[in-house]
Amino acid sequence: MVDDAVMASPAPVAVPMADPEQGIWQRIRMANRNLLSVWRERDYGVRSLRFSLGKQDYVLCNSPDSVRRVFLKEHDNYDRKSPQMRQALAPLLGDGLFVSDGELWQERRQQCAPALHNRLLPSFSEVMTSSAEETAQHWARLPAEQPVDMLKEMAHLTARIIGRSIFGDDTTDAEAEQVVAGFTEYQRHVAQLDLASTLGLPFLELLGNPRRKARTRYSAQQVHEVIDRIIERRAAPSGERRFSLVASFMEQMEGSAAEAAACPFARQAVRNEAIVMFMAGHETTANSLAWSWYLLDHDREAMARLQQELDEVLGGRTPTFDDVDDLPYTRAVFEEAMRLYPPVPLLSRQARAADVVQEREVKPGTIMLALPWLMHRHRKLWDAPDHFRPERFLPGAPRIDKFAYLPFSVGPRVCLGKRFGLYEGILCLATLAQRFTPRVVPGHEVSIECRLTLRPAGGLPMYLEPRNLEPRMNG
Ligand code: HEM
Repeated sequence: MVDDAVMASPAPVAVPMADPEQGIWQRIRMANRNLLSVWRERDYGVRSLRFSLGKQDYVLCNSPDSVRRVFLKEHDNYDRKSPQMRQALAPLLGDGLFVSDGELWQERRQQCAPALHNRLLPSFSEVMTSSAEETAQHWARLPAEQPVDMLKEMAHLTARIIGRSIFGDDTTDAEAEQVVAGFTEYQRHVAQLDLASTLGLPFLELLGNPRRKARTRYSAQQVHEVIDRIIERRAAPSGERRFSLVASFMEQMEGSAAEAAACPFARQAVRNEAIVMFMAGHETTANSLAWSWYLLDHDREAMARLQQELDEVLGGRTPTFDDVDDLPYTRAVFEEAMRLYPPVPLLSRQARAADVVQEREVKPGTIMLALPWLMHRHRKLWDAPDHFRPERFLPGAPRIDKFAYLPFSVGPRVCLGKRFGLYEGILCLATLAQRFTPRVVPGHEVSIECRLTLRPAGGLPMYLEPRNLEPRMNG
């Protein structure tokens, strides 16, 4: 049962809901604007849903059992992303891990995994906290009456973190900016890469537009150019350098940086994976952080509890990797924000061969969908599904089914940066919430934009209330 105090505090952004009377085509048209608005109240309680658009069959897996089958047990049959997703991302990522499948995917996954190994997290954590400190110092210099766009602030912060982690010290600020700009442009030109595209709707037609195609290619080139330059520089003998993801890929792929740089094939593969990491690891964390700030402003008791934990554990000093285990409430806030607003709200796979899911046949070529958005608010799987309740993620709370909570997906294609993203979220929240209490600008109405990722539409204007802290020295 849900207690009254919790019921009094629903997550405030209204869930867009379709009218049960609307037909499938009407709802598809709405999906082009916002895919979340296509679901009816009853879809939040079903185990699965089947539909066809033209000749394409779809199965929505909306129960832990079916997610387990498609994403884990029968993974080999469902390891392919949807064709629309692959086509849209190929000019930028080439055959990178995110869009590859079969043997190539396995090989790339093995080559990339060591670069994000858990033993490297302490060193990445330093990049995370020093970057968050820079944001805190920037905020401290702003006039109190000047609101910031929290979504942009978090995007700058996570771009800085992932950029420094991928390229290490070899990157100049100008180069990092060129990557961010090229990447942003690319996303803009393939703007049709929204969730409706993943369903194979008018997207292919738009992708055929030659001007758009040329612009897309140009922005991909901008990104490729910088990364090739960094890779070549990396191969030249020079002084001591920090660890970076790029250096690690190069070693995995060819044994030595110089050999990798000399081989165009290996260099291209390294470049593709560097872009995958940037794309996969930048906006996801930024959006989750923005939603966390929003929810903390909505539930001020939760904000007070978070800040109490930070004051007790850190007492004003910058957090470190070792502090994360002592910050269970901070972690719970971030995890609950990803439940309510999963940064990747839709996962799609294509069946290679026939199968049976929930006692019904699946034909080869069927697109299998799992929507963290629906699963995370499933009426039969969660208590108070639309409410912000970090307590569900605290140690001692009832166990959460890993096939019902999917912010990082699940199975062999689970997010490779899962621990990186989680630590990044916790350490950035901890660093910044110690020093500031962000408040949504009064009167601003927050709504949801659902494209490839889920974010507050049009940004998130917030005032930054500084806290009065007597910082202790680090260490
Ligand atoms: C809160 C942060 C993050 C969230 C919620 C998230 C979520 C996800 C999800 C849902 C997928 C699976 C997509 C699919 O199957 O269609 C994925 C894949 C991936 N993510 Fe993340 N991610 C986050 C951060 C990161 C970071 C920081 C990195 C890298 C440093 C990263 C690297 C990757 C890679 C390489 C893949 C592709 C894995 C594969 O296909 O084998 N992610 N992520």
